[in-house]
Amino acid sequence: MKKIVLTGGGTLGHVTPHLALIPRLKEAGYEIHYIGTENGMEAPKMRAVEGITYHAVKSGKLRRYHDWKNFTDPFRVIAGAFQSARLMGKIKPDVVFSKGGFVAVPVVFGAWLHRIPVLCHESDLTPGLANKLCKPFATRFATTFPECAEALGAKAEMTGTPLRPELFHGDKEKGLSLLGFDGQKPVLLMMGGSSGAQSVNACLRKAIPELTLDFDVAHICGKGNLDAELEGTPGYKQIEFLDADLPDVLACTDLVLSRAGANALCEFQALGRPMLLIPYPKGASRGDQILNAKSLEKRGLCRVLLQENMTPETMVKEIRETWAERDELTEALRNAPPADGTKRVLELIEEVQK
Ligand SMILES: CC(=O)N[C@H]1[C@@H](OP(=O)(O)OP(=O)(O)OC[C@H]2O[C@@H](n3ccc(=O)[nH]c3=O)[C@H](O)[C@@H]2O)O[C@H](CO)[C@@H](O)[C@@H]1O
Repeated sequence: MKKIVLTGGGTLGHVTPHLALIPRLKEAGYEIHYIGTENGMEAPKMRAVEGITYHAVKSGKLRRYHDWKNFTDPFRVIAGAFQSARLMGKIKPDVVFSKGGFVAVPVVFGAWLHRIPVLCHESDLTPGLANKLCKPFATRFATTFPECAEALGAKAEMTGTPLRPELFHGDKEKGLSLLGFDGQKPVLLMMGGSSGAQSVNACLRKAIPELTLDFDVAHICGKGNLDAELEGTPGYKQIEFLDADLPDVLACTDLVLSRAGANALCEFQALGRPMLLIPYPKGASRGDQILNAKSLEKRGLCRVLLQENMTPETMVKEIRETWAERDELTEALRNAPPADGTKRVLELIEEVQK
């Protein structure tokens, strides 16, 4: 039986593409192992998947702020590299697929020490630090954006992102009933990243009286971000996070307001939903979301509102304009290259082993 090690973590964006690949890898007869951290978002998500062996290793984190852990993390990364190398020797996989994120670095290095072929995937328009560090040890690179494949050079190819097939099979009526909406008004879905989006949450809440004149608003606000005062507001439903119900809610969504995390973007793109994006600002992050959003905007696939220009008034105005342009946006999305990279990534997983 062939064996594959999957790795990646930190936020959910480094995890959901694996969920798209796992059923197909099982069909292809792979024994599947996942190497992640003890406490990252990948741990509960992957431990819940049947038929996968989860291995936790030590890992560091790149922080853009002062934290005492910045001094201890390099030692954790080194410890993680030794743990990963040992695991590679024990599991002896035929191939490793890495989605990036800080946990992937020691795993990819460990694979290289054992001469195990590695396919890395980068979701953003520019390679993240973890993937840059992994580059010398990777056999091939798959990317979501053409700009990123170009930046990574000969090893890289634009494939799109593996997307979970269940996202395309939601039930509109179930979605409406879950949200408590009657389907009379168009549904506006606000989705932050996997950890929510505090400033967009606050701005959206101020705009709710105006927005609910035209839309029913479903608001995925992130864990711990519910606003008790707004519970029961007609036409407004807050949800911390959606798991199995996400496809149904997507099926009843007419318009999307979102951060510009690469995976969410590809999902909305593949579903053909008109979107207004408010990318996570530079400084708070490496600015990749601004580049992701601008790349789509340049191709006429979305509208963008920068956070520095975001007020409840500009948000309402931009949402109305995006709604007015919905037919053009949907048509452009329909004509864009397919965002789902599942098939090509599976082919590359085979190719790197030859
Ligand atoms: C703050 C930060 O550093 N964000 C980065 C992180 O995004 P982050 O992981 O937050 O966001 P992404 O949009 O890439 O992925 C979120 C994933 O979570 C899923 N989801 C979300 C909400 C929910 O209720 N249920 C659910 O299943 C989405 O469908 C999607 O698959 O990784 C992305 C990919 O490298 C980057 O582009 C982002 O800049």
